[in-house]
Parts: sequence; C-alpha cells; structure tokens
Amino acid sequence: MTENDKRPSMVIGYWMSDRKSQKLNWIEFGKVCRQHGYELVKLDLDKPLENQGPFAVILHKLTEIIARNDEKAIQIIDRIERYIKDHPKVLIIDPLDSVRTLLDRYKTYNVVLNTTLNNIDVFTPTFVEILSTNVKDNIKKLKNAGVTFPFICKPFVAQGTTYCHQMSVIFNERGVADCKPPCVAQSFINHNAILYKLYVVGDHYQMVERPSLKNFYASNDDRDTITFDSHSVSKSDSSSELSVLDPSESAKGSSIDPIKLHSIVKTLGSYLNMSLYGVDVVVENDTNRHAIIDINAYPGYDGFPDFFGKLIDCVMSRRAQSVCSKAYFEDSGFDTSDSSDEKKSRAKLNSINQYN
Ligand SMILES: O=P(O)(O)O[C@@H]1[C@@H](OP(=O)(O)O)[C@H](OP(=O)(O)O)[C@H](O)[C@H](OP(=O)(O)O)[C@H]1OP(=O)(O)O
Ligand SMILES: Nc1ncnc2c1ncn2[C@@H]1O[C@H](COP(=O)(O)OP(=O)(O)O)[C@@H](O)[C@H]1O
Ligand SMILES: [Mg+2]
Ligand SMILES: [Mg+2]
Repeated sequence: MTENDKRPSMVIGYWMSDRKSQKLNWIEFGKVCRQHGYELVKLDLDKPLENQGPFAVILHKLTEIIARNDEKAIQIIDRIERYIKDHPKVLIIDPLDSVRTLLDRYKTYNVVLNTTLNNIDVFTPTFVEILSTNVKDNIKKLKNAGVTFPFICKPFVAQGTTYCHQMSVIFNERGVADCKPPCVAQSFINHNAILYKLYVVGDHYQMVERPSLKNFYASNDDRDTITFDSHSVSKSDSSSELSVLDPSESAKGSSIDPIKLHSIVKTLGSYLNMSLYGVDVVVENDTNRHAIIDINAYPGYDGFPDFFGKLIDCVMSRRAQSVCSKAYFEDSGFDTSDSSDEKKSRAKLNSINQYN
C-alpha cells in the first residue's frame, strides 16, 4: 500500500505563498477541512502532481507565479494546466484563465464594461491602455477615449509583482510624461476618501470600509504628478496624508447601496467565472454612482467573519455543482473532457439554470 492509497478520497491540493498562508492562519483551515471529510495537502510545484494526488479540488493563489512569467514559472503553470486537462473531474478554484484575466487590469475593466451593471448606475471609470512613451500620442489617445484630468495611472499587471501597486495621479498634460507604460489610465472619481471592499467567497460576501485617496481636481500645468503605493493608502491600518480631505471639503459620507453591492456580486461572479475575489468600489460624490475600480483574485479577506467556514462551504457547493453537471452531460453523451464539449455543456447548463 502506498502513501496515496491510505488517503481519504477527498483531497484538497492547495498552493499559496508561505506569507499568505501564515497571514490567513491556514493551519486552522486544515482542521475545518478534516471536520468536513477533506484532507488539505500543499502542492509541491516542482514535482509532477500525478504523484501527489489524487485531488478532488485544487485551491490556489498562483497569481505571483503566473505574473512572474519566467521559464520556471511557465513550466510550473504548464504542469498544473496539463494535470487539470488530464483530470477533468478535479474542481479548480479558481480557473487559471479567469485569474489571468484579473491579472490584466485592462481586460478586467473591459469585462466590467460589458456587463449589465451600467443599467443600475454601477460603472467602471473611463479608461485607456497606454503602451507607448510618446507623450503627444498619449495625450491624443486619452482625449479620444474620454479619459479626463485628473486620471490615475495603474500598471497593467494587477497582482503578484513588486511594482503592480505603484500608481500615479496625473493632473495635466505636462504630467502625461509621467505615465509608465504598459499601464491603464483611468479617470479619477472623487469619493471623499472612502473605499468599499467587497470580499466574495462563492455565494457569500462581506463589505469592509477602508481609507482611500482624497478628492483631486484637474489643474493647469502647475501641479506635479503624485506617485504612491496603493498598499500604503488603502489597508485597514493605513494613515496616508493622501487620504486626508482638504479643510475646505466637507466629509459627508457617501451612501453605499446594499442592493447595488448584491447585484455587483451576482453579476461579476458569472462574468468572471471566479469564486474567490474582491471588488473595490468607490461612490462618486454628488452622483452617488458606484464605480468599480479594482478586482482582485483571492484577496486578503481581512475582516471577513468565519472565512474558513465560508470557504469550505464554497468548496462543497462548487463540487456538488460540478459533479451534477458532469454526471448530467455524461448521461447525455457529452465528452466532458473535450473542452469544446465542455463549452457547449456550460452554455447548455446556463440556459437550463435560467429556468430554475
Ligand atoms: O495581504 P493583503 O491583505 O494586503 O491582501 C492583498 C489584497 O489586499 P486587500 O485584501 O484587497 O486589502 C490586494 O488587493 P488590492 O489590490 O490592494 O486592492 C491584492 O489582492 C494582493 O494580492 P497580490 O499580493 O498583489 O497578489 C493581496 O495580497 P496577498 O496577501 O493575497 O498576497
Ligand atoms: N478611478 C479611481 N478614482 C479614484 N480613486 C482611485 C481610482 N482608482 C484607484 N483609486 C485609488 O487608488 C487605490 C489603488 O487603486 P486600485 O485600482 O485598487 O489598485 P490596487 O490593485 O493596487 O489596489 C484605491 O484603493 C483607491 O484609493
Ligand atoms: Mg485595490
Ligand atoms: Mg488590486
């Protein structure tokens, strides 16, 4: 009998950085898993996964490896993707293609743009990708796209690198030279320095309030670009001077609309095909429109009550869904290991779900 034969049938293979598992106190999740009949096993990314499973679920935060994109990282991701392809019954939280979309801010904003959220005054501020250092061309591009001053420049890569949270606020044409391509330029939305973070775990979500950037206004060529690291502004313990409203401005609170938050979660979950994600929302002063400014794969969940309880619940309900849909389509003669059939089956399932 080998080590693997002794294991219970339901193993959750997981990977995240040691830093993240320590922060989450991940050992406790092992206990929760055992109470629900699962065993939690950390993946050894340097070895074939075949010898480490069999896995019922793969749960991961691989953003930093996907974003690294060097030879070794590519090899690791290839190995994982091959395993997933060869074992179509393994549930993956979350699919790597969905995570890749969220690693690219430009793609992410386009996803939001194409949802129906606009109908309920939830929007993504006007944005454009900046790929060149040619200031004249960039000014033209910004104008054509309708990006207005001030705007915020964000690195293309959204997560998993040291530079991806380095941003700048640009006030005038002179400042356009400070854009560091490849980046996304996005109109700045004044929101009285309050950020709402929506943390999502499957069907559960929680909103927490965080500090954010103060209101900014366009300024003729006299105002210099502000550069900042977002992690020094919008963490629960941040106290940046960039969050202090000017004395002339009243700190009237914006009113967050719980129905809008609910719609954001219900809508984005299916568009993104993600179970573990976070959405940053700001409420525009005066209009009260809700702007989605950032979406993060597997965020920090700081302040999320009973995170592990909700996580195991999410794993179990996603498994139930995927077992049911696979069984249904195997009965109907679909080859669920064939990705084109998988797409067809998903489309069919979606149409069935509309009637349930
Ligand atoms: O560690 P935290 O709590 O700051 O979590 C980070 C998230 O913060 P949040 O929970 O939204 O306040 C953070 O969200 P923001 O982009 O800061 O809004 C990222 O998701 C970050 O991921 P990565 O390290 O860039 O891959 C997250 O970092 P990881 O810990 O997941 O690496
Ligand atoms: N369009 C915007 N308008 C106003 N403030 C913004 C906008 N986009 C980002 N911010 C501010 O910048 C911070 C970082 O931006 P975000 O897109 O969330 O990047 P990160 O992935 O680094 O968290 C936010 O927490 C918010 O304070
Ligand atoms: Mg953010
Ligand atoms: Mg982010």
